Amino acid sequence: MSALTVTGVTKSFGDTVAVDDVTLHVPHGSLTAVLGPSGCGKTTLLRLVAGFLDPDAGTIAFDDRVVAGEGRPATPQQRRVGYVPQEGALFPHLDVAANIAFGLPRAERRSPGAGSDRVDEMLDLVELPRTFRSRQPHELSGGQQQRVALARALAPRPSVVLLDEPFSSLDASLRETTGRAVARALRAAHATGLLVTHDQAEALSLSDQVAVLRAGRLIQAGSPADVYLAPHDPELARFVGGATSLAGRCDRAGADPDRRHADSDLGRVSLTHPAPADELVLVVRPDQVRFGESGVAARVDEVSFYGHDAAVRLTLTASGTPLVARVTGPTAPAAGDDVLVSVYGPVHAYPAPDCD
Ligand SMILES: Nc1ncnc2c1ncn2[C@@H]1O[C@H](COP(=O)(O)OP(=O)(O)OP(=O)(O)O)[C@@H](O)[C@H]1O
Repeated sequence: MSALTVTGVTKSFGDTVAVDDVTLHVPHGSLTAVLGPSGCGKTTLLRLVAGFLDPDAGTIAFDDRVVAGEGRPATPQQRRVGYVPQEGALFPHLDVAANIAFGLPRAERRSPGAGSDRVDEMLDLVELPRTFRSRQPHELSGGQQQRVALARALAPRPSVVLLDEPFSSLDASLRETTGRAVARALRAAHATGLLVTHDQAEALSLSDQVAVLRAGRLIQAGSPADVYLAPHDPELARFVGGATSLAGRCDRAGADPDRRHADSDLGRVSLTHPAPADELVLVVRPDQVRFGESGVAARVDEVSFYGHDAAVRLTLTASGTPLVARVTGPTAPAAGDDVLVSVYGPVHAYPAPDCD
């Protein structure tokens, strides 16, 4: 497989700039999740890489081979991308073996055994029994169908595999197990993959790199831990992992020459980095909010119990500031409780709007 490099790519439809000057590198054999809300340009980016669309500006390269943006673009066939769409990818009149072999070069397909070795290899890769060869698509669950779709995409040894919300039609538990199986298969095949999703948990848990798009622009690309622990801005922090934003102030003249602390409605909190300004926006992750014997008074408004954990929505009594906490299920307080809260660990700080 090839490394994928997108450089300064822009694509507009009329007045809509769907992809806006995006630069992204996907190293050979790694999986990048393209994450963003509906309409942010994810599918357009995927279609540009596949060769279904041509960029208005910028280049796309597979290793050193420029496939779009310089001279004559390579056709989708010449690019040899594997494509896994949302659902309905399989030919309903072909059995599993014929579906998987369909993507193989014609000579290999015609040979006796119809590419059988490769079919078995692909079934092993996506962790489906070889006895599934003769099943019809309608005899498979949705998750199994998506695994066969991946097997079909990988069979011809493509340069890059593109997955467009491949789990979105599956229910929650199937979605998770299928997602993990697909990620394992991609790793085992040393595939270079681009996975489009609007599900942040999916992006963080399955990929090596998360690329966050907003209104066509790449806001941040980094490891899942980087994007979660050092989000580019408060909006991205709220989108990836959830967060409460609150005002903070760093007292330049105070006894804090390193500017590593700020005062807020939640009391004095420590910062991950020196404060970038005096007036700040602090981003507090729900798992950083702790209940205890000391802290700032708050009233519990609502508790959403998920079993292993619970989301607790609170209002700080003195300031009226809303806050969300995430605690292990059995330790959750009840709606209406008066509690004391504090912040655990350092928080990220950003300059407040209109301030230096
Ligand atoms: N063929 C087209 N003609 C006109 N506008 C388009 C076309 N394709 C996409 N767009 C617009 O470009 C923007 C990005 O669309 P795109 O489908 O890439 O977003 P997305 O992030 O994949 O959204 P979703 O998650 O809903 O699939 C949207 O505003 C969309 O309306």
